[in-house]
Amino acid sequence: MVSGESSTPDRSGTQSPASTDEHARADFVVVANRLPVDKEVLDDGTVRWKQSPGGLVTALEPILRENTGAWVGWSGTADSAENPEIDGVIIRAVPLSSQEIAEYYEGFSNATLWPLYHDVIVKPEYHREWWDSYVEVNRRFAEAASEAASEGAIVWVQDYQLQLVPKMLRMLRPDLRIGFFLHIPFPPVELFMQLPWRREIVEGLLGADLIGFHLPGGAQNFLYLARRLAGYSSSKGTVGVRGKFGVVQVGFRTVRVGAFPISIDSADLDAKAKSRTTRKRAGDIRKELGNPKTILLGVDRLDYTKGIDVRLRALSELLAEKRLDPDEIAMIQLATPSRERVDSYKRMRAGIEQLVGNINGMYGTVGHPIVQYLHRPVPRDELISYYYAADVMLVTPLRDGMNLVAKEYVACHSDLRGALVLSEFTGAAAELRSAYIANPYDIEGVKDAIDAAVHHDVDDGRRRMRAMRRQVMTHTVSRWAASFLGALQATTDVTHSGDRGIDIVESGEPVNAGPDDNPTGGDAHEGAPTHGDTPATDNTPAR
Ligand SMILES: Nc1ncnc2c1ncn2[C@@H]1O[C@H](COP(=O)(O)OP(=O)(O)O)[C@@H](O)[C@H]1O
Ligand SMILES: O=P(O)(O)OC[C@H]1O[C@H](O[C@H]2O[C@H](CO)[C@@H](O)[C@H](O)[C@H]2O)[C@H](O)[C@@H](O)[C@@H]1O
Repeated sequence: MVSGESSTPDRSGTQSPASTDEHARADFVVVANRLPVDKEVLDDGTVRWKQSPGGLVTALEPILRENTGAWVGWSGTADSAENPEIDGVIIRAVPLSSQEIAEYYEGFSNATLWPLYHDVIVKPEYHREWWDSYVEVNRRFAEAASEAASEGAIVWVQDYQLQLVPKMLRMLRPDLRIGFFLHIPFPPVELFMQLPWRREIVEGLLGADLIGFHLPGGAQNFLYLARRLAGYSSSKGTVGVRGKFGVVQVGFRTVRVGAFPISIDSADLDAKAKSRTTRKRAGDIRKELGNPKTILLGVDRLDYTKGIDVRLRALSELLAEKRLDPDEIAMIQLATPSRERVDSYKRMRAGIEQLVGNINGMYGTVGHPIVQYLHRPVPRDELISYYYAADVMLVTPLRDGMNLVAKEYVACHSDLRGALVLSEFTGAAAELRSAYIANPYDIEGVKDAIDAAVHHDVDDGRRRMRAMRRQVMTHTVSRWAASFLGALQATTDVTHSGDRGIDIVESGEPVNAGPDDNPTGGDAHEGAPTHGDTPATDNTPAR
């Protein structure tokens, strides 16, 4: 997708990629906080753009290419307005100043909304100047989207950083069909009500034609707020998954509200995990660890929502109680640095590193620490080898919108080996019900789940993994995108009578769930308890 290194000198003397035509218009526009490419400035000043490894990019790339597609977003660095050339995709960078990064991104997005939407695990901070910056940056994203979109185009706005964009964009361009998807949980009503700008956020989202959440519970929380807080008439029945949408009547417009659980490029991971190179590297990883009987693995952005401390505490107690033998286990914790200038992230990092030190000090020996901790991202192929090598995957967030790591682990185990310990407060838990599900606030429960996963019966383990694979291998990220965009295209409204519609490409074929896969059953989302994203009933605010 990305043209790679390129070399048009810019005015500052560095090498920058050729810009795309700034007047070009697209039929399909993605608006996300981040661009689908990361900017790298090499030592010699050369600028290089690399495609981001994220699932969103993978899912949307075929649709962007098949149609005239554009992506509006921030490059990740301050004051960067370059629009790197990407074959077939128009890039519209929204530059952010250092102050906006501090106030809109680190401040309102990640120190106000992120903790508020994740159960107030840390205290959200409410500052008027952060809100002002959020409004201003959302306005610039809306203007950039408006400039990128052709008459009647489809625009898909992503995530909590841009909740005001749908309304702002609709005011600029009533001809557009606008979708919005929230990648993090939508909070219970009682928590959302803390937000001084709660009504503006609800109104901002209602500018969309379709609003998507991972789980039905999030959709129902929103429908309740649209009715009780903003005074619109909204549906009161339960919302389904990828269907049975809720509706909010906003003047003459009908806004649909639905649940679309995101997934991964399952076939790609499945194939890579089966490769000889992966399997050889996985064997080497086990040897490097001293051939432990059981490898436990954690893979996360270093975020307080992920419950890395929870699994470390559980591990420590299991070792103290001799339920785990230090000679038989090794744990790897891969932690990608994230939002490092936000205070709560700094504090959390120090706490986790202390826990790792304590466990290794108490139970490790020279040359054999119990926990191997890497504070950096690892290359994708290496990550897949870790997934394949791991006997037990530890996913213990206190709250998580979905958690793709859990699905990635399952996709890497066509051998039906391995066990997944999964927090019930992840979106993934509603689909992967054959995991060892645990409440991360109940340390004894987490310990029991880890103990059961480490000592599981082989046949029971295969049965669990087979059921989870049936879910993950058939519900891919391209299916997620296609189901959302299909529902968005199906929204009917007089304002859209002349629009063109786009071709929705679903890439990849469904793959077999496992060697002795059977065609029926499997872990399913429909009808599953919604756990964290508890649905609101008619008169009862959620939780
Ligand atoms: N240390 C790491 N090295 C490489 N990739 C990582 C690392 N930690 C997480 N990732 C990747 O980042 C993504 C995380 O997605 P997810 O679990 O949904 O959580 P979030 O989006 O909140 O970080 C996954 O695709 C995972 O493979
Ligand atoms: O852009 P950053 O500030 O570096 O943060 C990375 C992304 O984190 C969040 O991910 C969420 O989306 C995942 C996919 O839907 C989901 O599985 C996970 O549970 C969420 O936490 C965030 O929502 C993104 O906007 C960030 O880019």
